[in-house]
Amino acid sequence: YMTWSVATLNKNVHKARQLNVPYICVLVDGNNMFWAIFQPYVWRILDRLPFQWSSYPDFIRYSRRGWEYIDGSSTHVHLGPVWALITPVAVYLQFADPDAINAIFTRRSDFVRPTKEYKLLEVYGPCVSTAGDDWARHRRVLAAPFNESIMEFVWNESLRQAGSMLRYWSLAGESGVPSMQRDTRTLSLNVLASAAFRKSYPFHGSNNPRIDEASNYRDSLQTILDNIVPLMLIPYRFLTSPLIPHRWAKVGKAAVSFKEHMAEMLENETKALKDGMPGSGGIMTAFARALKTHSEETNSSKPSTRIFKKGLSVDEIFGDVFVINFAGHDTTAVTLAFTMLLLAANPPVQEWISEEISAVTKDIPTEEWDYKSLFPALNRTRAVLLETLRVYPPIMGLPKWTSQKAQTISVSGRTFTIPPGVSAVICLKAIQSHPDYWVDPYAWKPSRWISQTNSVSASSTRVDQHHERLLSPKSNTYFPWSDGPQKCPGKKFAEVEAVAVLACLFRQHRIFVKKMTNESDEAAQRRAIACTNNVTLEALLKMANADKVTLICNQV
Ligand code: HEM
Repeated sequence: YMTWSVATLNKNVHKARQLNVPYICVLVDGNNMFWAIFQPYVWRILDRLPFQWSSYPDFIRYSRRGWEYIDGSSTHVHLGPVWALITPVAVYLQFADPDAINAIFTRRSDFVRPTKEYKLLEVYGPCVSTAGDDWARHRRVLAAPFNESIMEFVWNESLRQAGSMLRYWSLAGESGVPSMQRDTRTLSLNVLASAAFRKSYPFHGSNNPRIDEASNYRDSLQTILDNIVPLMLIPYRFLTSPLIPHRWAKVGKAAVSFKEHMAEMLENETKALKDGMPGSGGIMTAFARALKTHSEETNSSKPSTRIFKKGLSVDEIFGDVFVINFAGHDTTAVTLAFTMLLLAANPPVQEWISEEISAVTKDIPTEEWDYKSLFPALNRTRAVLLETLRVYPPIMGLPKWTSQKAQTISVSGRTFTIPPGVSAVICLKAIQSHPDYWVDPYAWKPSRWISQTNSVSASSTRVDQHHERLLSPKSNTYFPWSDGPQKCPGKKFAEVEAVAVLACLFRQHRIFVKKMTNESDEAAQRRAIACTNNVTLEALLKMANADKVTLICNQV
């Protein structure tokens, strides 16, 4: 294995030298399954030694999963807008140049998604992430339900869920919220599950989760997402065998039950459409329409080559429904969790958004908050989300590759010809924290997103809605939701949800870090910030120990 590694590493170094870019070598590829499992233990030991990550040799530093977060933009500042990370398996060109990134996003058929790396997402069937050449057919159907009608539903449902979470947090009193991270996950899952067919689910706080793995669509989905890694590795039908230990059998049962719930919902929606009714208007309605088109095509006498050109099959619908849930759940939940700790550590920012929320919502009761007029006016609140995603993007790098043909690309005036089969990684975290494009790039400062059209400064607490605008960052320097044709279809969904939750929470309440014995306010806030910087990269960037910091929620 070592001989093979050294030989292939050498071959890849040769490839990178021809490209004439700076490079860094590591001895194990990040996608190596064995290393992916063992490296957290190795780093747990190395972290106890009195050395910083930055003081290790390159081949150790860059083999840490999630190195992108600790590194930020420093390797790009040091080596330039493009450099190569070389492993025995591949050459990964790392891009943090606005024009090059824009070119990679827009030239979708030149720089393609490595669908093999996404194969694990096919828990229920072929899906948008693995569709390759057939991606546009999936995307057309999948993007259809993300319209303004569903956004209004998401707004109302998020307010409802946030109201329940707030009551639960307030009741916790001075003993603090048992698990803020679990609660933000529950909230985000409830909103997502309810959007499938516009059915609300009750919010249960973390000390009383009341999950019945298979009883309904929402609970089976939660069990699946909580056990997603084994479900991606082992087909769920193997987990239902009588010989499987009880803990795993429960997961298998939830996976089967989730499929049954999807089938039932799809059937109900299809029947409603057949009867000339509009259906629930949720995400599933769009899929029922796609199934109808698909069955009409498959039943038609058209040549078989045209059969799968439109609509989606039942398995593809199940595959895509699963991907929407997988892609939409933790991304929003982890972002909300980071936001809560950052706000708790920054009381002046809580005051700043609260001023805006009061000015915009006046004395209208929360149940009557109108999506169309209020959401666009909550600029400071949205700035908090945008800034959290700038510093803590859940997805730090987007992999693309050159597939069968060589591609040319221009980076800061130099033209590179990238051979076939080379990976081109869009470094979101690096470009979003690059000092050439962001002032004080590592600081979390939501006010940087607000521009004033009069003389009042952005940090002023005076809200003059007519003079505050959300600032657009320098072009092609901010992509937490990706960009180009394959950008996230759930961007507005996540924005509406997060803004509704923050507005509901901070209108009359504030959150604080629960202090330890003899700890000062400042020390407690520093502890919360340290917690947001102690991250792990599983599928997404997450806090390693979010629940080590307890939050207290008080009405003001
Ligand atoms: C803060 C929240 C979110 C972030 C940061 C985020 C980020 C992203 C990114 C970076 C991608 C591109 C992935 C790639 O090309 O490999 C993506 C794709 C996707 N996202 Fe999101 N997302 C968020 C919320 C959501 C929500 C709420 C939903 C659905 C309700 C959703 C559904 C999807 C889907 C279905 C795709 C695949 C699109 C395709 O392949 O055409 N996302 N997201």
